[in-house]
Amino acid sequence: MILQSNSHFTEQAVRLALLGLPYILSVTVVFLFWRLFVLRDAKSGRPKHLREPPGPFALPIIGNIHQLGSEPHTAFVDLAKRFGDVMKIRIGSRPVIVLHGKQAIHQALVRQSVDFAGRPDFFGFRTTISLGGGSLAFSNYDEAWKLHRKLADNALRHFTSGRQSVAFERRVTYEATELIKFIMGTNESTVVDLSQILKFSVSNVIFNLLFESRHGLEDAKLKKVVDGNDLFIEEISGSDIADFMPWLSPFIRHKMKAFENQVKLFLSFLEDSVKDHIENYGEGRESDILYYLMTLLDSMDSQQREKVTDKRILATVNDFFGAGLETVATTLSWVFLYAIYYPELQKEIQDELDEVVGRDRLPTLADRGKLPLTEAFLAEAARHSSVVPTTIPHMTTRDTVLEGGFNYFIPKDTVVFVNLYSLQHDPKQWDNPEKFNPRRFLIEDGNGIKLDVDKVDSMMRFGGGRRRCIGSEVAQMELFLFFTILLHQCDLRNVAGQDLTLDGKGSLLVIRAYPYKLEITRRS
Ligand code: HEM
Repeated sequence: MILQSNSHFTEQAVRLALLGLPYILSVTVVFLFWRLFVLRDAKSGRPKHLREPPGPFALPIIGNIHQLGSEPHTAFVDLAKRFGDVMKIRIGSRPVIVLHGKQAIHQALVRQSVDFAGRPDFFGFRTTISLGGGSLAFSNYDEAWKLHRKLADNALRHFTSGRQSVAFERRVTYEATELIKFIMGTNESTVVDLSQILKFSVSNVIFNLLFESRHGLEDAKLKKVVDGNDLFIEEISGSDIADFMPWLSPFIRHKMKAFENQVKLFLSFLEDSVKDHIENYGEGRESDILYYLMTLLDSMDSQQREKVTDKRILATVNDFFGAGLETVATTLSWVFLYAIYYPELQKEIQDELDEVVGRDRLPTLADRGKLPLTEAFLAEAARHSSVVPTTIPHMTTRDTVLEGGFNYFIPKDTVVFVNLYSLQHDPKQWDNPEKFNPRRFLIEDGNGIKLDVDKVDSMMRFGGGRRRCIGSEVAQMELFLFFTILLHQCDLRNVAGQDLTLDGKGSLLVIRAYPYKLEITRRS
């Protein structure tokens, strides 16, 4: 009986438990849902009617790191196929929004520029700012940054437009011809890996712009800048893992210290160059960017002057080398690789140059607009290689809603990755995007074939909005002059037996071509 009643009780209990199970489960689910979403909403401040961007399930501790692989820009594209052009992932414990495609990127960077104009407080950025006294590229969006950016914009525009642009053009042309002399010596033909030497030439262009001086292409000082910059780029492009897993900091302190020392060394070297140069400054001098900036500072009222310390001027020097050396030299490296990979296109470009420029003078910036295939080739090389695959990471400056049909809530201080590669290889925008085809940038109008400038702009290779690359005009002048002068003066050829690949290797900040050699022969 007892047994019976016991079994009855057990049966009853089981039945009750089974009947109650869905109830208990529902209550648990509702509770968890409340904990996970409603409570988090309260924390993030997301209004109930707004969604947050979708994204893949994130593992504890590492988040989605395991899904990013060695080429995050392509891994992001694969994830975006499942989750859409605005996606939320987690790197370690930190939420990151990743933007893909023209519509989302243009909406954030250009239309809602201020909301997305911040920079995260990453360790590498913080270190550069604190040791360098500021940074255009890495400082967050605030009043001092705005003033600094205005000054630097002003200075660069001064030297790349009007009468001053002629002097700048002369300097770049000189560097391009010195490069040819240096490589060729008295030979008619030579075999060379251009990647490193291009950095010396481009470095000289920046030296010239900032200090109105240049160095021999084997000069130890120049080598110091290029080597220092290489290490800096290496460190800064491998975003520090402690930015996303702060608890790891104590374990990688030695690595952080090494980076600090590297930045210190590089900055102290630049500081010496700046000091030497500034000693010769005379009131009102404007012959290079440093003097021009000093003259601008002199004309400021005390309130403005307080925001822009002398250290910020040094930071500008660092910014120009950091952002303008690797990008231009690596793009040129790609451009010459495409030229030997597609010899028939190289020949067509040389024919175009010979027809428009002739053989009695060198190409000049005034020839731009008359050389559609040459310019289309440069544009396609930039698109196909995606040299700078993502912008420098952004951060939201306030709680915002990404408009333009997306309607996603993104809280203040959220890190945002902008995947330019996705835009430049988007099959919706580019027919057969993996094919190298410069003619995609040509259009025919009543007056013949010309460059489709809107299409060139649509690849947003310099970003957009408040944080758009400040050196885009300098870069385009350099790329045009180095490329056209080299092809006008020389034939470039692949070296017998060398297998070329158009695959790149790199990080989020820069994609480099695999090392290659080319054979250069003087043209008659
Ligand atoms: C082919 C050459 C170049 C490419 C593809 C390139 C591309 C870019 C991109 C994508 C950004 C990030 C924009 C963003 O974060 O949204 C950027 C920022 C920047 N670039 Fe360039 N760049 C080039 C050359 C140069 C040159 C020659 C200079 C200087 C002389 C320069 C100076 C800067 C600076 C200072 C920033 C930071 C701007 C800011 O945060 O406000 N860049 N560049």
